[in-house]
Amino acid sequence: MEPIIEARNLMKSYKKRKSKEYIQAVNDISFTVNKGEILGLLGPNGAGKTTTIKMICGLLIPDAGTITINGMDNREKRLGALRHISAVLEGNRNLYWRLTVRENLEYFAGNRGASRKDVAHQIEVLLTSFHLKEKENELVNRLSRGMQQKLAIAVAMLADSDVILLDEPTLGLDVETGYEVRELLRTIVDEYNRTIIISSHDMNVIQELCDRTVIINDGRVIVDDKVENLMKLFEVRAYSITIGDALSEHQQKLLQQKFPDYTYVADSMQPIIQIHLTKSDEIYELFDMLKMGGTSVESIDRDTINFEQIFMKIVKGEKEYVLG
Ligand SMILES: Nc1ncnc2c1ncn2[C@@H]1O[C@H](COP(=O)(O)OP(=O)(O)OP(=O)(O)O)[C@@H](O)[C@H]1O
Repeated sequence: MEPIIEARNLMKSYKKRKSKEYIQAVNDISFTVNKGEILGLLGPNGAGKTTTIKMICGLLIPDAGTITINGMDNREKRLGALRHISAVLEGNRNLYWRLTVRENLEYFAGNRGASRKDVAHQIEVLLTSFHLKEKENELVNRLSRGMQQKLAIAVAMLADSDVILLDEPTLGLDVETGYEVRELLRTIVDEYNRTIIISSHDMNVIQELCDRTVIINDGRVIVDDKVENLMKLFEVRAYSITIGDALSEHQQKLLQQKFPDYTYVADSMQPIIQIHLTKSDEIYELFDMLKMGGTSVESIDRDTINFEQIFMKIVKGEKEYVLG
């Protein structure tokens, strides 16, 4: 895999307001982004994502560390390096609100200096594939948030850059439009062969779209792994087991020792054991323990963990999955 972006040992601190103290927003962050991949940049509020994205786009200068884009340092060869990146940051600020959809596309395409014929063709393709054709003559300030978001991504596509950086692409969108934007991003990678970096709190975006995720917490990278690997690693299975009789105190104590996370709900019509297992064969150990105590199993329901739960576990440090 060929890297297109390499961030090395980035540091950035901000001076606190009305104070002499500094906040270390980014504390020695390094990661790479490979050509053609969709990378999810995640982290809780205040983790340092926006600061990192702004440093990549050249909007903020790091206190230390380097960023290379297609082999070019984004400070030493600023123009050459930043040519490869388009960013859609919060608030769709890259659009002209008093121009129509088509006028925005024409304006940004014009900036690029491509031939009229090419531009006209590209705009038609984008209007159609982004489902914006029937709104082409609408002013941007009259569009729904979802439509504005799609147009902002279309404008980023026009720049023809290899990498598209998206900050919270589905924030504030309804379920259907959020789904549509996710589909659109998948098409951009599959058909237009672009690299995408997404910073998001929307775990559906990450689970459905991203090949790899870099999770930042307190200004540091705590996970850099394929989403698929994390799903496997955290394939914690959550079971609800309805049992025939109440557990004795002794049984509860034994279960507690073996499965510290387990919950026993005794006050329902039928007692229930709720448990998260990391290995599927642990369920048999549980059955054995129940059998030895003379407790029958009436039914078992299973839930599989999703990426949102995995993210919460990582950030809370429940599972010791931290880069070694
Ligand atoms: N201009 C600034 N001045 C002072 N402190 C700042 C500034 N910008 C960010 N910070 C602080 O730096 C830290 C990292 O902020 P940053 O916006 O990069 O995090 P984030 O991961 O993008 O958070 P969110 O998900 O809430 O957008 C936070 O503690 C934040 O309060």
